[in-house]
Amino acid sequence: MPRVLVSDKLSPTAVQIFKDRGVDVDYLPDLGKDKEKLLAVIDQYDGLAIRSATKATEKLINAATKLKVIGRAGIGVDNVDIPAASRKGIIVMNTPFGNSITTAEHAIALMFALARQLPEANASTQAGKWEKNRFMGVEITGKVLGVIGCGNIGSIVATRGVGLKMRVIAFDPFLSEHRAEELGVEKVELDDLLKRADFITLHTPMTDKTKGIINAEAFAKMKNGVRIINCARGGLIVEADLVEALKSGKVGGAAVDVFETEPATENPLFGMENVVATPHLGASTSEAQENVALQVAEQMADYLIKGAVTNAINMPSITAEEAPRLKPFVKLAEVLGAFVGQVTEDPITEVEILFDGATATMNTRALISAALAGLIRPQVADVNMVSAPIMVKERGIIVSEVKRDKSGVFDGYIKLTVKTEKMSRSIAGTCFSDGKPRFIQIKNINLDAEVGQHMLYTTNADTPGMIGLLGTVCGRNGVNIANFHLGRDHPGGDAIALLYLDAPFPEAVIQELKDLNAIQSAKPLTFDVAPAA
Ligand SMILES: NC(=O)C1=CN([C@@H]2O[C@H](COP(=O)(O)OP(=O)(O)OC[C@H]3O[C@@H](n4cnc5c(N)ncnc54)[C@H](O)[C@@H]3O)[C@@H](O)[C@H]2O)C=CC1
Ligand SMILES: O=C(O)C(=O)COP(=O)(O)O
Repeated sequence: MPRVLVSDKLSPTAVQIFKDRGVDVDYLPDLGKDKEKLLAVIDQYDGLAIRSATKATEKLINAATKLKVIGRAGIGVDNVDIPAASRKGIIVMNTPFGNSITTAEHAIALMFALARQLPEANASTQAGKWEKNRFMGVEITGKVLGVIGCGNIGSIVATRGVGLKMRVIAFDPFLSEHRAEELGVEKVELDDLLKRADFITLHTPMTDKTKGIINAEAFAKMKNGVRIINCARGGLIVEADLVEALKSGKVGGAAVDVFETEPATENPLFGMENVVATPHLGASTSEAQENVALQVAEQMADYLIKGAVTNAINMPSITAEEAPRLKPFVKLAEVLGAFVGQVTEDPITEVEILFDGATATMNTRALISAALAGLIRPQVADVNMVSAPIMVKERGIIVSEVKRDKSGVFDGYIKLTVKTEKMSRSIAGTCFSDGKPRFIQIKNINLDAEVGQHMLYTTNADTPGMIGLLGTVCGRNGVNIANFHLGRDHPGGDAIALLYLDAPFPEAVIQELKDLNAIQSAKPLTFDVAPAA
C-alpha cells in the first residue's frame, strides 16, 4: 500500500480521501516546519502532500528514496525544487484553481483596506480615540487598477475590478488581446502600467524573471501615492525598496500577504504607517481549503494507485480513464527506446518518434517521455518518464514528433528513429490485444518479435546455416533459447535475428559469435518486461 505524508495543515478531507482510496497516510501538520525531523523520515514515503510551509529542497528530495509524487495543495510551487524532483523522477503536482477565487477576493479586500485604512481605523476606534478626521480615504470607482500577471487569479481580480467600476489595465506577456477584451481590461506594457495605475496588484508566479519585478527603479516610474497590493509572493517586491518608497511618500500604502522570508515574525515593513499585513492568508478560506485538500488527495491517490497524472508541473497529464489503455503503449515506447539506447554506442544527436494510426490519437507526450526514458536508461539507471525529457535536453538531443493516419496493416504503431553523427537507426513496434509489446521492424526489416527480458540481437548477411550456427554457439554455452525471430530485407541481403533467452546472454560468448564470419554484430539486450513464463 503506498504511503503518504501530509506535512502541512490540510483539511481532514484529504486524509479521509487517502484512506478511502487505499493509501496509508500520516497526518503530521507541523512536520513541514521542522526540516531535520522531516529529513529523518522522508525516506519512508511514496507521496508528500504540502502547502507553503514545507520546503521541498534538493536535500530533502535526495533523501526521499521512495518518493514518487509531491502534491501541493495550492498553486505556488516555488517551495519545491522542481529540477531536483524531476531529476529524481518525482512528479510535482499542484491544484491550480482550487484557491484562486479566494485569493483574488483577498487582494480585493486588501485594496479596500488600503483605500479606507480599515486596520488603523479599527484599532484607533476600539482604542476609544474616535479619530474621524484622521482617516480620509480614497474612492475606488474610476481609479486605475494595474494587474501584473493576468492568469487565473489576476483575471478574477481584473473582472472584480471592472465590476467595481475601476479602469483595469494589465501587464502579462502571455495575455492575448482577445482575452484582455473578454475580461474588459486594457493590455499594456509594464512601464505604462507603472506610470498609470492608482492601485497595483501582483499576481505572477515567483520565477527568475519576476523576482524583484517591483524594485526602486519600478517605484520611480509610479504615480505619487500609488497603492500596492501583493497577494502573490514576497520576493516579487524588493522589500527594502518598498520601505524606502513608503518613507518618501512615493507609495501611499502597501498591503502585503506574502513576504520575502516566511514565516515573517519580524520585517522592516511592520509598524510602518500605511502598511496592511496578513500572514499569507490569501488561500485561507474554508471553501478554498476544502477544494485544494480534496483535489490534491484525489490526484496523488490517482497517481499512486492508477498511474493517472493530473496537474503535474513536470510531466504530461494522463487521465485515470486513459491510463489503462495507454499503459501497454507506454511500455512499448519504453522498450523501443531501450532497444536503440542499448544498441547505439555513439552519442545520439536526434530522436524522431513517429506515431502511426491509433497511436497518433493517444497521449503522445506521455509516450515520448516513456520512449526517452527507455533510450537514456542504459546511461542513467534511475531515469523515468519525469526525468527523461530534461536529461535528454541537458544532453542537447533534439526530439521531434510526427503523427500520421494508419498507413499499414497495423491499427497503430510507433517508430523510433535516432541519429548520431555517423548513422541513423530505427525500430518500430506495436501492441497486440494481449497488451504485450512487439518489435515489428528493425533497420527497415520486417519481423514479428515478442519482447523478452533477455534478448540477443545479431545482424548478418542472409546466408544459409545462420540459425544452426547461432543455435550451436548458444547450446555449447548453456544459453537456452525461448524463441527465435528472423527478418531480412531481401533474399541474400541484410538479415537480423532476435533471440529471446531465458537468462542474460554471457558477454564472454559475444566474441565467439563475432568470430563466426557470418555474424556482423551481436548485442545482448535486456528489457524491463516480465520474465518468460
Ligand atoms: N497569497 C496566497 O495565499 C496565494 C498566492 N498565490 C500566488 O499567486 C500566483 C499566481 O497564481 P495564478 O493566477 O493561479 O497563476 P497563473 O499561472 O494562472 O497566472 C500567472 C500569470 O502570470 C503571468 N506571468 C508570468 N510571468 C510574468 C511576467 N514576467 N510578467 C507578468 N506576468 C507574468 C503568466 O503569464 C500568467 O498568466 C501563484 O504563482 C502563487 O505564487 C496563489 C494562491 C494563493
Ligand atoms: O496556493 C498558493 O500558492 C499559496 O500561496 C497558498 O499558500 P498556503 O497553502 O496557504 O500555504
